[in-house]
Amino acid sequence: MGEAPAFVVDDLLQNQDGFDSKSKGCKITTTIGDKTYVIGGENDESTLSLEVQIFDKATGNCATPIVLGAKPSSCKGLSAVSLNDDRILIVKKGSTPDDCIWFLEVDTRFVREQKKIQGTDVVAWSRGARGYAEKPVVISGPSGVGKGTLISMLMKEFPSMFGFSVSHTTRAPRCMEKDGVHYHFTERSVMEKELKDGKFLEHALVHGNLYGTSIEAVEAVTDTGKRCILDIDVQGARSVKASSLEAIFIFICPPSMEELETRLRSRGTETEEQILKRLQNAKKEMEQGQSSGIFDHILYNDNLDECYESLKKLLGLDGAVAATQRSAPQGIDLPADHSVSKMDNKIIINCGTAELKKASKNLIVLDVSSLKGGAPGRTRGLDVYAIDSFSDGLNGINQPS
Ligand SMILES: Nc1ncnc2c1ncn2[C@@H]1O[C@H](COP(=O)(O)OP(=O)(O)OP(=O)(O)O)[C@@H](O)[C@H]1O
Ligand SMILES: Nc1nc2c(ncn2[C@@H]2O[C@H](COP(=O)(O)O)[C@@H](O)[C@H]2O)c(=O)[nH]1
Repeated sequence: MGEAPAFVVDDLLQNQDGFDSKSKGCKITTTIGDKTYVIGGENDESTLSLEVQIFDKATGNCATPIVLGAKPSSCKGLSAVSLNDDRILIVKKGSTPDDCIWFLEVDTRFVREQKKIQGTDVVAWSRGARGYAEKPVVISGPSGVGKGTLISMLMKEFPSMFGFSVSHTTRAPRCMEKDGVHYHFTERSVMEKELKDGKFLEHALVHGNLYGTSIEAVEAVTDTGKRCILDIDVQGARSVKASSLEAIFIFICPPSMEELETRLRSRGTETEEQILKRLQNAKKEMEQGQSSGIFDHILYNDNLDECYESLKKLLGLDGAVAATQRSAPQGIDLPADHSVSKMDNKIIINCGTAELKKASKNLIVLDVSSLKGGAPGRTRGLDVYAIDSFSDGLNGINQPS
């Protein structure tokens, strides 16, 4: 904690024009209520890193909060606008189309929860993305029931449609398992540190080892435009259900406990002690899976092919053409030279470049009325279109061209 930088105080004294964001050199300040968020910092002459400080007007103190989520890469400048008093939209100058719109969440549900957990100020970064991603699919069930087998079948038949969320685990790799493909195999102390740093969507102690889904694992799949599949235990499914990630939850049951034991033993990957532990835990998981209200669908994996057909049916894939290609979500192509203002739910980016003037489209509108998701993860649902300020007029903002 320290005193406010001089330029913040200057800005606060001069902030009489009603606009909530001001830029000064390499930093921008945005005031929401009693707090002024100072975003930016210097790297070298041409790029700046996006550090965050909070100036509290009530106490006169300036503090560095805990910053969650992957941080935006350095840029050549930035503009900022506050949205609904709970997040700040940042437009990075001179960035690639998929990396120019970011949100700094300062008072969203996720941030409020994290403030309670951490006992200090917290903010969270979330990258903006156009359009919507299909809901992720969470698959749970006792060890050995066939989750992995069913997921492999789905990924093999629909390779361009589904992507697997690669979990972290502290358990040792099995002989055919590859790091980064089946799991990110990690040390317990490393994973505990990453958990503390807010890098995980969920985690649980399963059969004596730590397992967890990192935010990055889910984003890596959804950024490719594919639908994300999570293979996680019931505790993890409960955490995801309570999170801001909207998903479809499927629980897989074995035909009997005897058959489950047969499958676990015939897989031959666990020691006798581990098999007994997994079977013991399976009883609890079966009870919770069928009665917790977490799961939208329960499937019985007796005959594998029949179960797979049922899985496809509930995902709307019966009769689907396997070769259907998905394209990755489009980015946003913004010129480096622009200024930003706000009109209701629309952010207007004025691109006063000669090129765009020639193309007679010099305003880009970001419609933020249908945002979804957010930290931890991407903020989706940005609608982006260009208009001409001369012929379309500002009324044209309501009419995407
Ligand atoms: N319907 C089925 N009938 C017979 N064997 C099956 C069936 N489904 C899966 N199996 C077999 O059961 C074993 C366990 O399956 P799998 O590894 O997919 O389970 P899992 O639920 O992913 O387990 P874990 O949670 O431990 O990762 C495998 O050897 C697999 O071939
Ligand atoms: N809560 C989570 N559970 C996970 C995750 N990844 C896997 N799992 C579950 O662990 C057990 C055991 O898996 P195994 O590979 O050791 O046999 C199984 O039920 C998985 O569903 C995770 O990220 N989070």
